[in-house]
Amino acid sequence: MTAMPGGSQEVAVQCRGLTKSFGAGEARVPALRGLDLDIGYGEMVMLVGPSGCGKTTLISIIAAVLDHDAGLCRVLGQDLKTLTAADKVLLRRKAVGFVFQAFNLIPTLTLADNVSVPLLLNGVGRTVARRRAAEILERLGLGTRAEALPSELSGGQQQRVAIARALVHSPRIVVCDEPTSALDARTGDTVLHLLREVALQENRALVIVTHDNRILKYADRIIEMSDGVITQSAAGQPAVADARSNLP
Ligand SMILES: Nc1ncnc2c1ncn2[C@@H]1O[C@H](COP(=O)(O)OP(=O)(O)OP(=O)(O)O)[C@@H](O)[C@H]1O
Repeated sequence: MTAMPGGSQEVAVQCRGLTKSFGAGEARVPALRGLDLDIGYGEMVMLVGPSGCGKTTLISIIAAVLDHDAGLCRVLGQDLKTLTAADKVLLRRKAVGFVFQAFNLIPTLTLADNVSVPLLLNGVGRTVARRRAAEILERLGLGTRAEALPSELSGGQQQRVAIARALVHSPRIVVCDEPTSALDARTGDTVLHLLREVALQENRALVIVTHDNRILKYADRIIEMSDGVITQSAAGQPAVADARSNLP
C-alpha cells in the first residue's frame, strides 16, 4: 500500500489492487497489474514513468471514463464498481475535470462556448456560464480570444482552453494528461500556478501525467510507475513548498 504523507485518513482517491487489461487472448495487454494508491484532498500528484507503463489508463479509471477489471477504485468516497453508467456520467459531469492529451475541443464552438460546456451541462444559465468562461480564459491569458474558434489558435493556446474547460465547473478531482506538452516554459509556469492554486485553495485533488521535468517542482508528490504498478512515491521538495505560498 502507498501511504499518504502525514497518514491522513480522508482521501479523494483510493486504489487497491487495481487491474486493467486491453484486448483478449494472445492479444491481451495488461496495463495495470495490481496498483495501490491514495490521493488526498488538496494534493497535487504527478505521475511519471516510461511510455506504456499505464499512466493514462490509471487517470482514465480515476476520472470514471474507463472501467477497471478488478480491485478497488474509490473516488470521492464512491466505489466505482458500484456505480451505474448513469451514475458515472453524473460523477464526471459534476466532480471531474479532465485535460485530455488531444485537447478534445469542439471545433465548431468558440473558446467561450467550449469552456462553457461543463457549466451548461450542470444547469448553469448561459449568461453566467459565459461570464465564468471569460474569467478563466482571462486568467489563462486568452481573454481577447474568447470568440475565436479552436482552429484559429496555436497548439499551446488550445491546450490552455482545454485546461480552462477542465477547471471552470470547480470539480473536486482534476486529471491532466500531459497538460504542458504544447506550452513554452513561461506559459507552463502560468498553467501550473493556476492548477496549484486550484488544488490548494479549493481542496481538490489533482493528478497530472507528465514527461515534462520542468513542472515536477510543483508536485506535492511524484509517483513513478513502471509496467502497471507504482515503483516509487516521493514527497515534493521543501524549497518549492515555500515558493507555493507566493503564488501570483
Ligand atoms: N485502448 C487500448 N487498446 C489496447 N491497448 C491499450 C489501449 N490503451 C492503452 N493500451 C495499452 O496499455 C498499456 C498502457 O498504456 P497507457 O496509455 O496507459 O500508458 P502511458 O504510460 O500513459 O503511456 P504514454 O506515456 O505513452 O502516454 C500500453 O501497453 C498500451 O499500449
